[in-house]
Amino acid sequence: MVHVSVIGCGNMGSALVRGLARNGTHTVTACDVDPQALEAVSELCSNTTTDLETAAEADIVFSVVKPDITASIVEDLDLSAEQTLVSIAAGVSTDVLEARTDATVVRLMPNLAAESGNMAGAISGETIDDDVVAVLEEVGIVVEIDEDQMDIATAVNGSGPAFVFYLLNAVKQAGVSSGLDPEKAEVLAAQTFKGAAETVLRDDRSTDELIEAVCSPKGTTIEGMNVLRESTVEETVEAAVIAAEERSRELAEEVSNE
Ligand SMILES: NC(=O)C1=CN([C@@H]2O[C@H](COP(=O)(O)OP(=O)(O)OC[C@H]3O[C@@H](n4cnc5c(N)ncnc54)[C@H](OP(=O)(O)O)[C@@H]3O)[C@@H](O)[C@H]2O)C=CC1
Ligand SMILES: O=C(O)[C@@H]1CCC=N1
Repeated sequence: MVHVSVIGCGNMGSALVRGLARNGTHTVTACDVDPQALEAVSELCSNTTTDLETAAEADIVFSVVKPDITASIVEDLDLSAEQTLVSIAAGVSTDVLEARTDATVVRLMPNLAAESGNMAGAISGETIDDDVVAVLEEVGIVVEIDEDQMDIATAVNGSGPAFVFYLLNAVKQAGVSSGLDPEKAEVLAAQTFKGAAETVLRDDRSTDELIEAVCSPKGTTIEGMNVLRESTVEETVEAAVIAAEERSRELAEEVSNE
């Protein structure tokens, strides 16, 4: 059992706390300045606190606050070399963090699916302790990357859920427009995205081969695929991912200039 603290229990921090509570393997201290945010997770963790000093007592300290306040909070934590700081802030570099803490620094770009144990997480760090990986694997899949790839990972898997929600809603709305009940359309669309993602993770075939497997000769899917292939959807999705990546880079510059 590892003692973990989560500082900042907003959207991302609370998803992490909820994900860790599913197995209940670890002692989790939730810390936030907002009593309502703590109230929302109080039954899912070992203890809650508004006090940074209490949160600093954990073996692994997750900093899940906004990028612009991450550096000052990390400094205030005053962690020791025996501890690990996992920073989730988009755009806040290891150099900025290491200048403010004695702890081992790991950067993590998680996503909201940590809540259900389905996080896609990208991590980077010179020393990534087995305990850190074990804790993260309780809430999803972790992929190690170089720190200079963090901005694109932020766009792909950090921001990614928002892009998927948007696309999923477009499929749902098309179903609703053609007469499906909204709730049923949502279930059908969401389960389809979930099932398709599961297939990609489990199947050795490429996505092109999988598309071909759905397209029966002279069937329905090929008609839809023709529309997609003649459109600029692929370019638009790429532009969305690149815009998020560029913003992550800008955040890094803003933070390092502070
Ligand atoms: N949302 C997401 O899907 C993802 C977010 N991230 C990263 O996670 C971080 C948090 O984002 P998100 O959860 O969306 O933001 P939120 O604003 O939802 O959550 C941040 C929380 O931290 C609290 N907080 C502020 N100051 C302190 C403090 N001094 N001590 C303790 N808690 C504090 C805030 O309280 P108050 O509101 O009262 O200020 C708030 O409850 C960001 O760095 C972001 O880049 C990474 C991947 C995905
Ligand atoms: O939008 C953001 O800045 C954060 C980082 C990745 C997801 N949410």
